[in-house]
Amino acid sequence: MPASVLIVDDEKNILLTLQTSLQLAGYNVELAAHGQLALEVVSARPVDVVLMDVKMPDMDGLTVLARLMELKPELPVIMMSGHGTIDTAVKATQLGARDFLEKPIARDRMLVALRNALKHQAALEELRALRAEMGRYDMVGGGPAMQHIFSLIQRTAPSEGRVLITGENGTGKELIARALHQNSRRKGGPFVKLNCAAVPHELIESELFGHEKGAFTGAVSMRRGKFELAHEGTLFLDEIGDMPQAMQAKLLRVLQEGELERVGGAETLKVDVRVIAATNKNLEKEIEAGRFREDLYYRINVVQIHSPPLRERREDLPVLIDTFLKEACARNGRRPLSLSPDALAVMAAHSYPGNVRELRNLVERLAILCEGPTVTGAEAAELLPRSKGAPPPAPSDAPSPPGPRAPAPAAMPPGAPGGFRPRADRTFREQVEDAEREILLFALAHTQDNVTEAARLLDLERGHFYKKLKALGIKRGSQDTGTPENH
Ligand SMILES: Nc1ncnc2c1ncn2[C@@H]1O[C@H](COP(=O)(O)OP(=O)(O)OP(=O)(O)O)[C@@H](O)[C@H]1O
Repeated sequence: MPASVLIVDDEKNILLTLQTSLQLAGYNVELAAHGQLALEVVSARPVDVVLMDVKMPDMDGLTVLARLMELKPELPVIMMSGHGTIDTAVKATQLGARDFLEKPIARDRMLVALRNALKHQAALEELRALRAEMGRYDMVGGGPAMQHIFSLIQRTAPSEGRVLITGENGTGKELIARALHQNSRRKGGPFVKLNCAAVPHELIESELFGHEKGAFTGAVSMRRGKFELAHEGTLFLDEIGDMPQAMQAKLLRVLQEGELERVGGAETLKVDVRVIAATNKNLEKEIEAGRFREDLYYRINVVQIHSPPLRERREDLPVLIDTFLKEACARNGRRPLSLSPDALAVMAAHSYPGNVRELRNLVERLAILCEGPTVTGAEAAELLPRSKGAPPPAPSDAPSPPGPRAPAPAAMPPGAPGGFRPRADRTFREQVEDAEREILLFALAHTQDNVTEAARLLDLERGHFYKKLKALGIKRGSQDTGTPENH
């Protein structure tokens, strides 16, 4: 089907000239003589690309462009201007224009700009389709618990119902949220995530609802919040139990009315977002303790999906290990490894407090360090973290090969803090905090202030790491903007 181009210009002869050129080049062309009409056309039917003049009476092209980007953030728009200053071009690009053409329009240049915009769009769509396809196969596990989860996903995804996913850290709550999105009618729209525990309290409102330029110190430009970014898609609110109470009230209003204002803004924006929330806390207990609003709980908890800890669904271990092992071998350029029955037995006996995430990391270590082609029980035992006080495991398939030995998962690099000197002037609690602060600062310094890496080094959840930073009053380097998603 030919691509459709919407041309927006108040000069009739330009509309007609461009229409003829584009029709001859094989495009379907629609015309709009002013911005309002352009907005109506784009809202009413699919348009592949917009070609729009900057200078128009009533609503100028840049204003229309900003509105279009709110309506359809990925719509390619090419701006045209006879009074093309660098300033206008820069502004148009900042607002989301894909290209800028100077009038009088050179036909070949215009056709190249259109082709590029459409090519870019096709690549985005291909990526999205690929992600959707992959999303379907992201989760594995054939035991009754997983079967129940799959069935809930299948039944819930196509609806608009809000979902609350509960379960310990690392049990796959985010994967469930992604699967719900991928199997919903919103799958072509964005999936946006916010970890409520990872954002400092004073920044969470701006993260969720965005802010206007100058709304507070440091708000140097307008920024859209996660709700706006998730328009026509899904917003995944991870660790919702950690959301500050003042924000719980504001969130409730958006969920009830589908409307919000950016921080410092007067305009009310309508958003069409499906919210999926997750928590590792018992929200009913949080309500009893007065830390979580009951009315919000009922709003987010239309359908509940519980993701049980791995120790309660050991039947999934073989298929998870097999999947992770294949992936890890491919990622590390190794021939596929297999697991001896003893190695499987050793791994099945472990309790996995870090759940599937821990299992995945462990399998990655096996894929990197074991000599293969079959992982022995001794190798698996050597790489498993030992629980406190437990005797070293003694797997039966000795002798152990002379292969490389793994460092402990959270082994600190050389130079890590370690020396303890008791101080009479500090309480026990303060000395524990001093030690924690020293460890966190060391991990940050060692990873060039990269929170994800630092948290990994300490084998801590990133959200937990952020909480610790805050509790210990640690201010990070210049990149600490409170937007942990970027790290
Ligand atoms: N059923 C599964 N199949 C394949 N991989 C899984 C499964 N469950 C979890 N994982 C993997 O385990 C890791 C942790 O999963 P995920 O981040 O979804 O857990 P979570 O419960 O959201 O964790 P947290 O509460 O810490 O944010 C990811 O690497 C994920 O791909």
